[in-house]
Amino acid sequence: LSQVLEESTEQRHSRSVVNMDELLKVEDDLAGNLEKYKEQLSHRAETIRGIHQMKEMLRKRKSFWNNPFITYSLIRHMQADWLMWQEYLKKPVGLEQLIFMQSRNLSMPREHDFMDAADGVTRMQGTYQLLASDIANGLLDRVQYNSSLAAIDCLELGRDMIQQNYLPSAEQWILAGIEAYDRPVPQMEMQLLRGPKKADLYNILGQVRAELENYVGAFQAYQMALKESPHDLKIYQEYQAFEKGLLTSPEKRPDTFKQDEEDEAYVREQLPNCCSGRCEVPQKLRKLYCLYNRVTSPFLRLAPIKTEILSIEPFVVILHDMVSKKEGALIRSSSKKHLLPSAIASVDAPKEEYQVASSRTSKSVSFPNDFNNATLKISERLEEATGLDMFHTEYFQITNYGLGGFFETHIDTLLSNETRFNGTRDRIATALFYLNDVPQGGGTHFPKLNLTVFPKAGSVLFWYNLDFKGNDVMNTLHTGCPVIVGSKWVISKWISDMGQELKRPCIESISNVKYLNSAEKLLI
Ligand SMILES: O=C(O)CCC(=O)C(=O)O
Ligand SMILES: [Fe+2]
Repeated sequence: LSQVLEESTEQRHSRSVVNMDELLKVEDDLAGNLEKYKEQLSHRAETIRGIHQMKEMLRKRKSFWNNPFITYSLIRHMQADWLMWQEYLKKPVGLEQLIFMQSRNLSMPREHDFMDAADGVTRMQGTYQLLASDIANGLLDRVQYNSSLAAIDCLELGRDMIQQNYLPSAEQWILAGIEAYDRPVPQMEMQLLRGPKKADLYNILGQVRAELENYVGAFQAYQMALKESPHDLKIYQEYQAFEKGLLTSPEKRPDTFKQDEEDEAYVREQLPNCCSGRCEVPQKLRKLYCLYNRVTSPFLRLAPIKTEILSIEPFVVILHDMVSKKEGALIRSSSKKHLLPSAIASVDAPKEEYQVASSRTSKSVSFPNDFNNATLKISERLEEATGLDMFHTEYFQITNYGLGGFFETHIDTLLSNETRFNGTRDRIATALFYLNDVPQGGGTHFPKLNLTVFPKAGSVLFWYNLDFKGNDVMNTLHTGCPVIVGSKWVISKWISDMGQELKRPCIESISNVKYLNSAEKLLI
């Protein structure tokens, strides 16, 4: 697991979608504040409009300048009223609104939030093989949404790609930006003011293509830039420098076209390409079946648990109807205010060494089994369904994923085979509760099994991380695939090896399954 560890645990806006409502509230307040500023300015303009009457009066007075009343009142007026205007002009407009705006600075997304968000989009793009122009037009993995990205959104993604040196992606995003420019949506004045101009996009396209040694393409892009803004000196100079560079370096010929695809490979290599769930399930797994578990607890004779066997070795099952709607809602609502950027543990690290990392983009909170009625109920049900002792488990870890939120491919064990059973607990099994349906993406994928399980509200994905001898099972490698659309809530429950000795004793092989009291009993 390549771990890019991060230092801060401050709010990371794009690492969870649940706190978006708070961000929307801040945006709403800021808009209201600007509205007040506008009102104050209008009020001022209204007051100053009085000057018009003053001028009118002056015009009349000019012809009666020797009238004592006029002389008197002119002197009075000039002595006092202009001082009043000076005072009026000294009074700042918008100071109150500026202070309000500044007071919200801490709640605003920062540069690293933008980078997180851009990473989320590109991760989604790479994993599900989406085209930049499709995303920009609201088409996400075959589903068309009534939303789109503006030219500036695309350009900033392109710039982010340039910074990370993924130039073919950058080119695609800039082209998507040019396309967005032509979309028939009204451009707000602010957008027109801030840019980018279409010529800027073509100019950057020229730079990127030149860097990619696509000189014909670069030439065309610069030409388009000049066509859009013929009097832009900067673009003209850049174009000239580009042309001069072509003439002076003989190896660079306009007809040599080299597409550097290596950069692009990065995005695709990071995550398995079966997150879409459209990969063929191996023959071995296709023969599997569903059954009612009535055996791991006496209570199940009355209320058996629908169990779907996904794989026998390693043992992977889905337990259905494990969390009621009400329990799910209670757990989500009690977690919401306490979520913090999720951390990961490194192998053989002591517990304190959990760190926030870019390989797990979500927010989490941990609750003990007896945190509330819902956690009590689900731990009881998990004990019945798995036959394992819930006293020997870690806290429930409740997680909500963010924009393109994912959990890089990993296994859940904490120790290496050499250091296991030396008095430190490890995770014999994992139960992953899905608290809601996720409209698009967000599956849990097992790359070695070619298996992708999609979240279904109330179901639990359960598997053993350790085999019957206590060694880790590398086939349980799994990925929390990037969410495309939706708010993915899961609860991870890691079950300890220590304390389960009577429930799941060491046996020679799965054929000795009768000695087990845990869920593998179902296989008899
Ligand atoms: O969210 C997922 O699909 C995977 C979560 C996971 O792997 C974990 O919590 O250990
Ligand atoms: Fe995991």
